[in-house]
Amino acid sequence: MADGESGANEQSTNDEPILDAAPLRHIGATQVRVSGDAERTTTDRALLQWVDPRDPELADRRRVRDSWRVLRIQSEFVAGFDALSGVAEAVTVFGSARVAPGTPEYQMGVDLGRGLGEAGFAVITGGGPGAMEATNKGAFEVGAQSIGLNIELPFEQHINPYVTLAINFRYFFVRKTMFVKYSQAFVCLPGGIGTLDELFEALTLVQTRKVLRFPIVLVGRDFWGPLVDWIKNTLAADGKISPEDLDLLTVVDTPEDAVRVVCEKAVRP
Ligand SMILES: C/C(=C\CNc1ncnc2c1ncn2[C@@H]1O[C@H](COP(=O)(O)O)[C@@H](O)[C@H]1O)CO
Repeated sequence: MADGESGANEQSTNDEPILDAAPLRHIGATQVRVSGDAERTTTDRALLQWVDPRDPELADRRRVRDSWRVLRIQSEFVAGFDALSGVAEAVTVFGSARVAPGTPEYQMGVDLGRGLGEAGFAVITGGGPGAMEATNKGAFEVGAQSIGLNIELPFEQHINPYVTLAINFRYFFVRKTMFVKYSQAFVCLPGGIGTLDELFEALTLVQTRKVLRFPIVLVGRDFWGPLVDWIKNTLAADGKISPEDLDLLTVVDTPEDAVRVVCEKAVRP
């Protein structure tokens, strides 16, 4: 269940002082655990771990543990729904955890967060460093709601200091539900495996019409162009997707253009 905790979030991956860091509402089944262990297990890993059912002791443990694990999963959904139910209009932004402050890509995230905040959207990110931090920073600086949906990982990590509502998830699949359920659009900044996973999950949901009228915007034509070309020249040309599926993605050059596309295409009251 959700357990609340208030206090200033003082950790920064950025050298700049946080002069007026927002009070952090920290909700979730787990707090981010800062551990000295380079490798520790996670709840997700325990769930997905293969256990040999032919070993009588392990088989019993597997059956009982996995059945009861459902309650923990359920509690994580409840905590997420509870914490996010008040979010009005929001945009989820994905992007690399590895972007350094002071770089043009970091600034792109700040500008995007600012622009979305100024357009009246709350901003949701993964709550981590890099592009996530940059986007939360931009939203935070213009007084917009700045949400971070953090994930338990096997290595040390922090929620970035620009998040005003943080929720910690154990399970990737629960967290992914929240990204979609509470936003009107997705914007992807350049990123790696995590960003691609989030992008393609969103595309699948829109393509299969599980989610309706949900713009997906890719910022950075140089970065995303080759992927979009491959989708067009290989997936569409080979009949693996329909020609109209290409319209599910909008590629833009700047954060300003991304905000404009979101404002034009997202469903707003
Ligand atoms: C790798 C480092 C920190 C990882 N911390 C993360 N915290 C929260 N969310 C994360 C983290 N890493 C990945 N994500 C999610 O995936 C996307 C970014 O992944 P990518 O592979 O970097 O593209 C992002 O949108 C998050 O939702 C410290 O270096």
